[in-house]
Amino acid sequence: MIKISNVSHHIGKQQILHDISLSLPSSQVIALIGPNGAGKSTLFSVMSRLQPLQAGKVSFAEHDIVSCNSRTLATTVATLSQDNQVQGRLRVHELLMFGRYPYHQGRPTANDHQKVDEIIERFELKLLADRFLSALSGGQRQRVLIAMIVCQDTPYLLLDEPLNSLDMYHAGRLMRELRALSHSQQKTVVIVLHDINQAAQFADTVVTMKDGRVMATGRPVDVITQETMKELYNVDVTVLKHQGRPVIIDSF
Ligand SMILES: Nc1ncnc2c1ncn2[C@@H]1O[C@H](COP(=O)(O)OP(=O)(O)OP(=O)(O)O)[C@@H](O)[C@H]1O
Repeated sequence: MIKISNVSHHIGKQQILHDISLSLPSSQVIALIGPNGAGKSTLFSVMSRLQPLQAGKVSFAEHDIVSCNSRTLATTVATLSQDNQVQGRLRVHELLMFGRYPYHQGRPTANDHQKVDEIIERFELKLLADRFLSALSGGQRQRVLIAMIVCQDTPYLLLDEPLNSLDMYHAGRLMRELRALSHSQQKTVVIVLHDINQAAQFADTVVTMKDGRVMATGRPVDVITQETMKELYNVDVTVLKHQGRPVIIDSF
């Protein structure tokens, strides 16, 4: 379980997060949705210790992020942030092995190689494995970054807008892979999504945020409603149902 208790955060004089408390269940895909500027990325960066925790408490199972050491945190939580700046003359398989660093500390074992090969297979990256990162398209690069995060093999994954630049095939593949990882390997995947229908189709739980506050938490069918979409985004939508899950259509 991820437990967030009374987390507040400010940048300069601006209060970005207001007293956020959430208990997120394990082995689920949890979609975090909300308008631009709601505080989703800020919450992720505080949770993954990229920004210091100013107030409140965050723990992943028994690991409190303030007191646990960096190696424990790196083998507990992997984060894909929006501004990933991986550069340089690195080949795809080298970057994936870099994801294993918290385990091998610079000396990859047979197990690390096996894990990288497994992820290359799983994420359909065979044809890209020997390519340099600098020679990839935006979507290919995004797929490789996500694969690196999964290579870290942590029980918790925080993915900030991973569907950016992905085409329809790869977006669907990724969401299915994440669901498989959560349900068959007991990973807890928290994922920021702007595509509400992806959240509706694939998430077990949806959390909505606006103006630095959590508005609602629950099953897609309970949270993704006409009223919530109006409240969050000020849009009028029609909500249909497909296989027990909501499907929204923007009706302007
Ligand atoms: N470095 C910064 N300095 C000042 N304000 C910031 C900084 N980073 C973020 N903010 C502000 O914090 C608020 C929350 O931003 P954040 O990036 O967390 O939102 P978000 O929900 O992830 O948005 P988006 O969907 O657009 O990615 C915004 O009002 C933003 O302008």
